[in-house]
Amino acid sequence: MQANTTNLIIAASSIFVISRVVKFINGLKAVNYLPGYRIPFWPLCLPGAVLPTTWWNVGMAFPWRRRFDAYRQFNNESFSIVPWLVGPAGIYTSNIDVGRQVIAGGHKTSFIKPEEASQSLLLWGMNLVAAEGDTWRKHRRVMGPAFNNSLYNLVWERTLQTYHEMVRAEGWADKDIAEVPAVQKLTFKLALLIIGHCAFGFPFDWSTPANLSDGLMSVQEALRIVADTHMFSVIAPKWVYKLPIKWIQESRIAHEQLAKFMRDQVADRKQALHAAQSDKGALGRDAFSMLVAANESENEKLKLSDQELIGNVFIMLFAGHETTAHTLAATLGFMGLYEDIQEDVFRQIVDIVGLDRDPTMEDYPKLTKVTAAFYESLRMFPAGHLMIREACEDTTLSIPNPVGQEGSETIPVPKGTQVVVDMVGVQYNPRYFKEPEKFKPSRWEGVSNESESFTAFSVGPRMCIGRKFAITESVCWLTMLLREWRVEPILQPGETKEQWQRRVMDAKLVLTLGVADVPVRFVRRTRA
Ligand code: HEM
Repeated sequence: MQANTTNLIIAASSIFVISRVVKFINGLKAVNYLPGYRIPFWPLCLPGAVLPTTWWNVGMAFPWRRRFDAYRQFNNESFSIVPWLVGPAGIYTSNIDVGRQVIAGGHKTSFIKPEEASQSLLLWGMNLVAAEGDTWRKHRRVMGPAFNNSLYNLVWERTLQTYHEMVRAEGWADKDIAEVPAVQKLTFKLALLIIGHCAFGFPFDWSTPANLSDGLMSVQEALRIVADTHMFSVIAPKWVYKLPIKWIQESRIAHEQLAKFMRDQVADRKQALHAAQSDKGALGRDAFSMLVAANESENEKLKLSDQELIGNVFIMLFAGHETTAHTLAATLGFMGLYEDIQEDVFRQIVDIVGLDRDPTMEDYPKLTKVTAAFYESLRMFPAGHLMIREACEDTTLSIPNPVGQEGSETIPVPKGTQVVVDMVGVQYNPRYFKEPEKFKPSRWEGVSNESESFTAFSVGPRMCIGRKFAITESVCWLTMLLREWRVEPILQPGETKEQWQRRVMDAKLVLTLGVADVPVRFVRRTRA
């Protein structure tokens, strides 16, 4: 009996070992033996993703942790990862031309977003970010028209208004110094208010407390909690929400509160749509109106289901606020570190706008130094840090030879192989940026707002739809803030700026890549 059990264990272990060896050999073939890491786990699935970056596990955070040496180690802008235990084999690339071959989308593409990678984006329903093929085209056709100049004018106006509201509500009007232990507290609030108001007409404002007088959680607070617990919600089974643990219960209440808010908003907007149709009046052309109209549409090419409508509202709220808020926090951190650059930005603001009036949309293209500071901060902390694609058929990739060598090598890529465009790698690639480790906004001066040389919003047809939205909002808010206040880092006792930079200007990785909490002091500028 015991001998039988032992034989069974030996047989099962042998089958397992052989299956892993076969998997590993197939993995090596799939990446055409491109040099790279040979490790137990693929970094984007469990358990590799949650384990720290060490010599035997690269982990989710390795593009950031090894941003200066990962590609140098293999003397190539692309390398492979072949796990022998768990996960698919794949290629990481820091070359944007390799990126273009996989991220462009379109009906002829051989690469799509893999289902597992999109799972975290599908919690509320299919949406523009996760969709592929004809579904993506339909979603883009519905949303595209909402991103126009009247939206950007509205973003500018609303950002000005929100800046004034912030100064009042934070009690800064009579202060000469305001200390903020984590500047994200301001930037997240700003970005959520602007996307909520401008794209959806939601009644958010700066002063709404987390809990309302009737004891209910505010929608803004519910959104914050849902965003913070997003990854947990993706993996947690339903029964977990019955556990009497405070933050889990808060997360449950936040989800319920938001679902009710969305249902009410959709019902109101549908009523407005019907009223506009019967009165031959005009319904707003904001993103929400476009989505509701598509939900009610009889045209199959434009029709969105209820789930797709809600899925898009959530993805826009999240994609449209986390990324911008992280980048603004990084920009203020860098402004605090580099006084001379901050003074340069300040002088340009005063030259163009002066000290007394609010900036206008006509000033926007002239505020090149504010824009450049924002771009450079986004280059150093690219919020959309990974673009994950999978070959949906046997295909090929053309991989340029290392810098200094002409030509490229075309390699076969079998169906199922993942190709990851590592945005940190792209933004720190010396082929594109001299001294990539240095904060140098001057590299963006003279580069047009639409230029493809700025790749952090992605490139090609699936480039970020909110690029101009994010830049307009950020330039407007930074112009107001930096004209009135000088930013300084809050140092710990005995700490130098260099030590502050190492402690604070480090990446925090959740769904997007951001900077750790940035503690800054705003010192009111005195007028000469
Ligand atoms: C600093 C701010 C932002 C950054 C760095 C950023 C970055 C990106 C990147 C890299 C992608 C491509 C993702 C991929 O292909 O896998 C993307 C797509 C997208 N972004 Fe943004 N984004 C920002 C702000 C915004 C804003 C403000 C909105 C909404 C108002 C938005 C909505 C979207 C949407 C809907 C897509 C999917 C587009 C498509 O596939 O057709 N983003 N973004």
